[in-house]
Amino acid sequence: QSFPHKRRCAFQVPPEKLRYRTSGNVTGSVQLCDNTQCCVGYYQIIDDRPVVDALACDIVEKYCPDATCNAQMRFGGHLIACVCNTDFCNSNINWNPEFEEPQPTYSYFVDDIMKATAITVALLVLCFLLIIAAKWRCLLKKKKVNPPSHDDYGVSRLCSCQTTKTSEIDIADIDRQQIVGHGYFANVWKGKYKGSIVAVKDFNDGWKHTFTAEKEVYELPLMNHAGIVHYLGSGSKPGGGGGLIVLQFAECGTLHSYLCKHTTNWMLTLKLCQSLSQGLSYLHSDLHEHDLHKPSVAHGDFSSSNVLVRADGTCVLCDFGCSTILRCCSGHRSWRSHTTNMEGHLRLGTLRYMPPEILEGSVNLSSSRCLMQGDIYALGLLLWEILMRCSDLFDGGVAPQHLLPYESELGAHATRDSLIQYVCHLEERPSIPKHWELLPQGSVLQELLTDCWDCDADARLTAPSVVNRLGSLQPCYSS
Ligand SMILES: Nc1ncnc2c1ncn2[C@@H]1O[C@H](COP(=O)(O)OP(=O)(O)OP(=O)(O)O)[C@@H](O)[C@H]1O
Repeated sequence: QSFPHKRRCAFQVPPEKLRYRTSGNVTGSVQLCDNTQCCVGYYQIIDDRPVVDALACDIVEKYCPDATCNAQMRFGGHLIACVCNTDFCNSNINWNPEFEEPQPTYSYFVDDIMKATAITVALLVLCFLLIIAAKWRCLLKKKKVNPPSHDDYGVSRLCSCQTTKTSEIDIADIDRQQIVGHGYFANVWKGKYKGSIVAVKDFNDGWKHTFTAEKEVYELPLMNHAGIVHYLGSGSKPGGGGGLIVLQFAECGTLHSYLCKHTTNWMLTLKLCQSLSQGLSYLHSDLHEHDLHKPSVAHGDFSSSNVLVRADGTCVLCDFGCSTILRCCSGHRSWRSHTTNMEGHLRLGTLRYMPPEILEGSVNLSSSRCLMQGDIYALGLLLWEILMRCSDLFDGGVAPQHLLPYESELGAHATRDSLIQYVCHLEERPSIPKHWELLPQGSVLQELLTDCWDCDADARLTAPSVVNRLGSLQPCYSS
């Protein structure tokens, strides 16, 4: 986007907020904005007066209709922010001590969500048309070619828009025993199916689209992998509401509940971390094997509640209701969109695990790359959760109790505003114990975490490189 003239904003940021330098050329206390007409100001409230915390061009173009900088956002009572659209307008904030409303974060977000929803709808329609067209082509081909031959259409290749096969299960064959989990969309039962102990995910009525979206991921070709929960099939419920997904039963429950109950030694810690990152790496991979194609998938809601632990101490990924499939349909690249919730909003994952760029709403959610980078940020938080329960990494072998990321700093119910302030503005991350620097493999771990949760999404590691780094760690721990 080009602007008639470049916006000039007052510039004053503490050294640790380097990323504001990237939003334009800085000369002394003036910044010439590269991509925006909006200046932003952050002020701390000290003794009831606003004191400059950071002034700069906004990092991304936002809606900034005001000529003067009116306090709009308030984070945790101490920090206020404003955006405005005239030169140097951010150097003074209009602030009324009575001001209370933290709405603009919400309105920016809603604005972004509305844009993203419009894009999503357009993509959905496009994808739908492409799928119909491709299916017709496949059907016509099948009719023409009998028996299948190596023809011009694809050398008896699986049509890349299709899943391997649908594994329809007769729900009468499932013997449910007890409920083991209540999710937002489904209740999960422990049960028996054809002699095996299984988990039965029973989607509540009204969530058929979430059921379909998740089933679609499980039924992609080549989805069988040790790091992804094994899918046995799915069934329809009488009346057409919801549906059932039958999965391998993970004996130790979610990673979150496992870490609440257990500390681990170094060997087990490494096993959890490696299997976790191998699972994500596989999910992200785009694979062609024989005639099959597994497209890349971004998880979209990667958290310790969406990872299960098996009896052998390995992690498996589950809950793909928020996932995005990046795939090729008849030569066209297309993305399956996020599922939407009841209000028609995008389902964007768990707040606490959202990367800064998604919290702030500053990225294009239809970009698969950005969704994968979001998964890596969350992977960093998950690795931190696992490492913080490793008794070999703490004095006297006593690891602290399990805490969710940012739980000690922002509490058990961190709000979007508090996360935006802490994660995006203050650029804070879960604290890594200082003494790890002195441990034999401590600095590698420290670097691994910081390279996963980097503020700059492009600077984050990829999942295969996380696997490699973990692979270079010694399996035996010596302090
Ligand atoms: N394969 C499994 N083996 C054992 N327990 C499972 C299994 N799958 C799910 N669970 C349990 O059921 C809970 C809910 O499952 P899941 O996260 O898939 O449901 P959901 O409705 O999509 O949840 P969310 O609210 O996180 O979106 C999990 O937290 C876990 O305790």
